[in-house]
Amino acid sequence: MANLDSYPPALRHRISHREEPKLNTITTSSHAKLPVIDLECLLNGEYEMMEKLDEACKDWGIFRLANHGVPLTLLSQLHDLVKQLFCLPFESKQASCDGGPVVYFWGTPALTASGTGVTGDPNKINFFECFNVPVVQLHEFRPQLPLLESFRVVLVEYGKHLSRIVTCLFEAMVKKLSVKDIKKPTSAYVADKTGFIRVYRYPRNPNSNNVNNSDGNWGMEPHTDSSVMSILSFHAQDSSLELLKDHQWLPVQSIPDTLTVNIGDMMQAISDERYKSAMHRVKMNEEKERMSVCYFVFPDDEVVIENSKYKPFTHSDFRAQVEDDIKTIGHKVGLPRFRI
Ligand SMILES: O=C(O)CCC(=O)C(=O)O
Ligand SMILES: [Fe+2]
Repeated sequence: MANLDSYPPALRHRISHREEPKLNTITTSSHAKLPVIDLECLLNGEYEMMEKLDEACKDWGIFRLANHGVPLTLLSQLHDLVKQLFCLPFESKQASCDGGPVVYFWGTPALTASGTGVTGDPNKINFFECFNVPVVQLHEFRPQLPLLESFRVVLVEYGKHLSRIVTCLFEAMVKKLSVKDIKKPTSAYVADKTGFIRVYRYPRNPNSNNVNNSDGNWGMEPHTDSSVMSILSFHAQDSSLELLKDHQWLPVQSIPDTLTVNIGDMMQAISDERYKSAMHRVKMNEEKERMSVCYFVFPDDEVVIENSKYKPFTHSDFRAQVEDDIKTIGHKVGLPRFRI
């Protein structure tokens, strides 16, 4: 691989040195046939689409979003910049985030509120590097490199679209849910100030089939997201993301011009468990490195989530519990910690 120096040293030993990718051997027939939700139809209040959204959240916890209104030029600009950004030398990426608020990290998906990586078992490494970007603080990001300045500008734009999308989706979900404990306005549950974007690169790993299960190493280990919802953008034809459905792991392939929406733990609780947070993971990819962009949104810290299944809790209680579990027992327990 030409750009080995661009990866964090901790990930380099697993990275391929071969230049030639193998032929694509993906069997498309086994891909998850995710429901497709049309955002425009939801905005028009179309009954069938509301029903379809409700079913998707109950049965799948993950769906594709079409007609989302994010300009395709913005998406392709974002992915081009992400690619260029990750190719920078590792040290430049570290230095570029020195003053915050963007955090560059790798090896673990869990970050403390102040932005340090939380690791449990040091032998289990997640094979990715990531920029963690709190959207509302982007104006404080003052990068020296023009490439990063372009990245910042594009993320501000992308963040506005994603904030609009999560608001529309949440409102459509709540209409179907009619849960009596959803007492606050939408902006309290999908709070702009909690929105952040994670930009990932997963190295290519030629031996991935041998290592995934045997030593517990993943692109990203199996997990549910702690968010209300998470919205992913990644390249079509990429099937490293897998979803656990009916006790089976199914590859989730992106399709062009759509986004992929995940229901998170907070939504599972807010919906009184009518909706399920989707268990998913990212396999290491034998053929090529992978990049993805994920937007997460949470309830405001002071919003108490009340329902019939869990003790009342706030997202900050939840986050603190997850952090504690990762430090003490090596992994996130999540919602079961709060079950009545
Ligand atoms: O990179 C991906 O496709 C998935 C990332 C993910 O699951 C996460 O950030 O929680
Ligand atoms: Fe996730």
